[in-house]
Amino acid sequence: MPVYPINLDLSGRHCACIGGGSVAARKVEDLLQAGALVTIISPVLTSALQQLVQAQKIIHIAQQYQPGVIGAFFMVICATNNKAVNRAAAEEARSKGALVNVVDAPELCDFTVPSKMTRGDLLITVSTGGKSPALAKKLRLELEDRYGPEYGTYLEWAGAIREQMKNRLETSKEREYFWQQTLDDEVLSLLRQGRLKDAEEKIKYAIGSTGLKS
Ligand SMILES: C[C@@]1(CC(=O)O)C2=NC(=C\c3[nH]c(c(CCC(=O)O)c3CC(=O)O)Cc3[nH]c(c(CC(=O)O)c3CCC(=O)O)/C=C3\N/C(=C\2)[C@@H](CCC(=O)O)[C@]3(C)CC(=O)O)/[C@H]1CCC(=O)O
Ligand SMILES: NC(=O)c1ccc[n+]([C@@H]2O[C@H](COP(=O)([O-])OP(=O)(O)OC[C@H]3O[C@@H](n4cnc5c(N)ncnc54)[C@H](O)[C@@H]3O)[C@@H](O)[C@H]2O)c1
Repeated sequence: MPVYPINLDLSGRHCACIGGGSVAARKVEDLLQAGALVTIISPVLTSALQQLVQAQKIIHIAQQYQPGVIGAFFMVICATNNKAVNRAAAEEARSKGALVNVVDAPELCDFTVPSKMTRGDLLITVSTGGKSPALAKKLRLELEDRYGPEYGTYLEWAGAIREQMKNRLETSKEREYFWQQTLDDEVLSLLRQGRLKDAEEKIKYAIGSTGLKS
């Protein structure tokens, strides 16, 4: 079944994770990065998760999953090492309206988690439809080599300039021409070499010459 890819803003959303092992720790780290308020239900936690509890970054309900323990959550990740428990928790969570991920049963997931890399606001994700998470990881490592920190820097600049250019250039043709001038490999290559001033000059030149055309 083809899936619908989205980027969820989880800030202020209550999310739960059932189980506190290494897979749970990876998922919880990403939930926190997306601004979620995380509750974890598990008798035992990894040391990384224990540290998050001590730092009051997550809430810990120190018990095994039991029917009725899942409250109203926007999202629930079932990540114990017990298939029957994951299945029961998933069923309860879904019946209470949560989006559900089950780490050992792709067929029971409302959503799966892709492999990801970021460069500032640039986010590149890889999914294999659950067929090979190891391949997703391999591709992610290749992408990390291919797309360096210069893309984050470029994006910062592009975001700021784009706002300016929306006001300065009236037609979409002019804006299109401008981005053809600036979004080129030369600027990215200058940024990669750490030649920020030269890259800035090139962009300033493009802004100036595009402005003259308007
Ligand atoms: C991408 C990543 C994101 C993340 O978890 O953050 C992620 N798995 C990662 C790694 C990884 N997972 C596994 C291995 C061992 C090698 C292998 O088995 O292939 C490795 C590699 C490693 O650890 O080196 C084992 C595994 N994974 C699943 C099962 C159950 C099953 O298949 O039935 C089993 C068998 C467990 C067992 O045998 O007991 C299921 C899922 N794993 C997914 C995501 C979803 C599908 C994503 C997609 O479409 O590809 C899905 C469906 C559900 C979900 O978890 O959302 C993360 C990469 C992080 C990175 O980039 O480094
Ligand atoms: N989706 C993925 O990316 C992925 C990757 C590797 C493994 N897996 C699967 O995920 C499962 C979990 O892997 P792990 O390495 O985190 O396991 P783990 O053994 O490190 O941790 C299991 C956790 O579940 C908790 N737990 C056990 N029974 C529970 C219960 N009844 N209620 C609440 N918590 C309970 C334990 O206390 C422990 O914290 C594995 O069984 C494997 O099938 C998924």
